[in-house]
Amino acid sequence: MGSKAVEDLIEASSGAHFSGFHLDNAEPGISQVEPTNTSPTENIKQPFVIGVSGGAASGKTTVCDMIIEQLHDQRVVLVNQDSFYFNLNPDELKRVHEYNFDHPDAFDTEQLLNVMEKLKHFQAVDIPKYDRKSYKNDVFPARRVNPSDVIILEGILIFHDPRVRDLMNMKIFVDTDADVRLARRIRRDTVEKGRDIGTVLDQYSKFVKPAFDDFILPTKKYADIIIPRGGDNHVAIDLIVQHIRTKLGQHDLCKIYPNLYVIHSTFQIRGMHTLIRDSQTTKHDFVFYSDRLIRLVVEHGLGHLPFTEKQVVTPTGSVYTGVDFCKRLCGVSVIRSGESMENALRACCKGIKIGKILIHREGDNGQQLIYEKLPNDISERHVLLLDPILGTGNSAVQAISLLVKKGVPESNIIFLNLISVSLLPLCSFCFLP
Ligand SMILES: Nc1ncnc2c1ncn2[C@@H]1O[C@H](COP(=O)(O)OP(=O)(O)O)[C@@H](O)[C@H]1O
Ligand SMILES: Nc1ccn([C@@H]2O[C@H](COP(=O)(O)O)[C@@H](O)[C@H]2O)c(=O)n1
Ligand SMILES: [Mg+2]
Repeated sequence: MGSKAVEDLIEASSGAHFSGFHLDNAEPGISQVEPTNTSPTENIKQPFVIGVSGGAASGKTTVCDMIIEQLHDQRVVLVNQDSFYFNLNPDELKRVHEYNFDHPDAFDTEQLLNVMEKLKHFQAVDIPKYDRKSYKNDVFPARRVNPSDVIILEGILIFHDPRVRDLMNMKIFVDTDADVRLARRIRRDTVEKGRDIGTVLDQYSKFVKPAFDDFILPTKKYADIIIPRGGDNHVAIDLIVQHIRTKLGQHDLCKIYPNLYVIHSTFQIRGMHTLIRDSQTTKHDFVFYSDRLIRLVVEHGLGHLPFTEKQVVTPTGSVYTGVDFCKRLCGVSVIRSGESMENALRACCKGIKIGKILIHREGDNGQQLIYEKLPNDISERHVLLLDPILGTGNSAVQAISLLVKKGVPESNIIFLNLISVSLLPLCSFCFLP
């Protein structure tokens, strides 16, 4: 694309909203990308791993579900030791009632370690889904588990192998009386799994109880927290969640860069991110939910503008001391994706001026042409720089460098961003540099 075509594009892009601004691109600048020598991802720590053990039917899954629900603004994934049961061979299948599902050798611990290693390094994994009816882990399709901030590993014997224990940042033992566990197991295995009561009781006395005494109970000593009464113990669960939150603290990148702000995630935000990532989502829904997310980012960004104190008189005649919005403000969108954020900004800031920057890579020599159409007095304004997707960061660096060259102080630039590749997977916005 020649420079004429680029000018046409910026002109067309500007549309009606740009009237009154001067085109200031008589001498389009050629900028070099400044090399960065540190990778923020190198500094990110590993996910927080929680182990939840206890006897069969003690309430482990119930406790995990409650923790996950309360940690709603963190990305949490549950890995069940069940997924690592070995498949039974035909001979074992024929005599399934003689098979000990409560012995450590029933589990493929090497595969579990493999999966955990990947998750700890923020790699996605496919985890088998175990079917207790067929005793197989290849009946259902594997579950894709994406990297998460918190990994909960649940199972009767997850404290048995020291290598698995060593992966954990927190170990919880759910301690429920044996008679309660047996009663729950009978109900679960007969009502939910359709097993007959005689078989359930035989399995319990032959394998489940001895394995509890020999392999599970002895691992209770490794637990950091022992929860009596499982899911009924709301105080214990609240304390655990509080501790996890404290340990996780802020987003790791926010600790490294004090001028970066990541919006706290909620189920609403994650739901919308899920929709816009789903290949089945219609164009109409994609636009609707992206607009909602963008609006959130813009509103949060505006909250970081300076303000002045303002007093007003209310209809009842009293004086209310409030604040006044920052007046000298403008938006700048990085063409084209940044333009998708303009409507949200206009909806929040009546009559706001919006400039444009186009970064055009020419050939393979790494040089880029930057075209811009910005308010003449931009150096006196706070700038909301709009670009929803941050890939390599090149466009952001180029756009910010240009604004600084135009006299905008770095501290007056707020970069608003929806999704950052590898770095900020959630709704985010940041001040740069
Ligand atoms: N506090 C509780 N009160 C009553 N029933 C419970 C409670 N906790 C768990 N259950 C039930 O007991 C069974 C086993 O609980 P679950 O959480 O799956 O235990 P585990 O994962 O340790 O096997 C389930 O049917 C569950 O609904
Ligand atoms: N095919 C299988 C596999 C396992 N079990 C029993 O499950 C119990 C552990 O699961 P929890 O959810 O209760 O922790 C364990 O006691 C196994 O005997 C099974 O019955 N059939
Ligand atoms: Mg369970």
